[in-house]
Amino acid sequence: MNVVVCNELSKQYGRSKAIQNMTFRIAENKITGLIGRNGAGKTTLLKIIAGYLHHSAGDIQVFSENPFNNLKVSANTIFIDNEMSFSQGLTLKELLETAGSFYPNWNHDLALKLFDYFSFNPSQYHGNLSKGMKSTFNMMVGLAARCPLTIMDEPTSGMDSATRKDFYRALLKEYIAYPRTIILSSHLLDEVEDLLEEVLLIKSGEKCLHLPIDQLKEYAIGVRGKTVDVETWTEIMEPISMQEIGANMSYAVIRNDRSIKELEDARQLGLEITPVSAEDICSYLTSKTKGGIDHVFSRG
Ligand SMILES: Nc1ncnc2c1ncn2[C@@H]1O[C@H](COP(=O)(O)OP(=O)(O)OP(=O)(O)O)[C@@H](O)[C@H]1O
Repeated sequence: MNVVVCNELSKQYGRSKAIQNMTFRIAENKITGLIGRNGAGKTTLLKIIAGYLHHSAGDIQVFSENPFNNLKVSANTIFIDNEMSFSQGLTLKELLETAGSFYPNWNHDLALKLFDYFSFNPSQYHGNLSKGMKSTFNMMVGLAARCPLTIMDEPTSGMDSATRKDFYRALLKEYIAYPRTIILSSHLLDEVEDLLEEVLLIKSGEKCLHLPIDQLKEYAIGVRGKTVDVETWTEIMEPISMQEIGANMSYAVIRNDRSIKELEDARQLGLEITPVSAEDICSYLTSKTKGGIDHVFSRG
């Protein structure tokens, strides 16, 4: 079953297009990474899915219904981000005690164990937590809520590296024990790729690709060698990226769809063929120019 189905989904803020004609499906009980650069439209898309924002055009169904202000969607969804607001008059302990009335699958035992593990002070207030501690508390609520659709927008924002690792481990253990549909946005694919089953990559509000993580890892290859040879060999291939890496040396990234014979020809020319990490593929695919930041420093 698909939990999220989008067809030609678009969202404008005034004249500015934040989401453009996005068509994709997210199946039940998968962990999907929503990856994109700053301003790509991740938060906007997640808020539309959660029913917080109305879309401008196209169609979206979450649990087979239009999510905007929809009771079925809100009862089955939790949206975790660093702007999550909690009742200001309640202490952290009281917040956890009342959370069960909002989330039918709330696991209080898990919430308390995480609360102790991360050494929260029961009498502190959410508004007084540091940025990283707020994120940690929010993700604790997100995990203990065990909502069928769990949306996390940059959940590790502000967390130190040890806490981030603990969080990813806790997320994986929870997901294995109680599978649910998780959509997680991040700039840092490297950090989350071991968790993900699928990646939805967006650039300037448009879908760049939506692939199982294993296919993404095989999506492209790098070609390194003398500039003239790299340019000649990749001439008809529409490289995803092309960069100078030294005097008369270049590095190109191309789709991994060449025949064994073509790759052998490249090696005969003295070109080196290398794998490209999933993180780098996403970075090249969402770059504004084929040369990346080098373009700014190029002459002419
Ligand atoms: N309330 C708003 N009014 C007008 N424009 C907005 C609003 N919210 C977002 N935008 C614009 O929509 C685009 C997408 O923003 P969004 O916050 O969804 O991106 P993002 O991928 O989450 O970015 P980041 O990774 O930096 O958090 C940006 O150009 C942003 O300036």
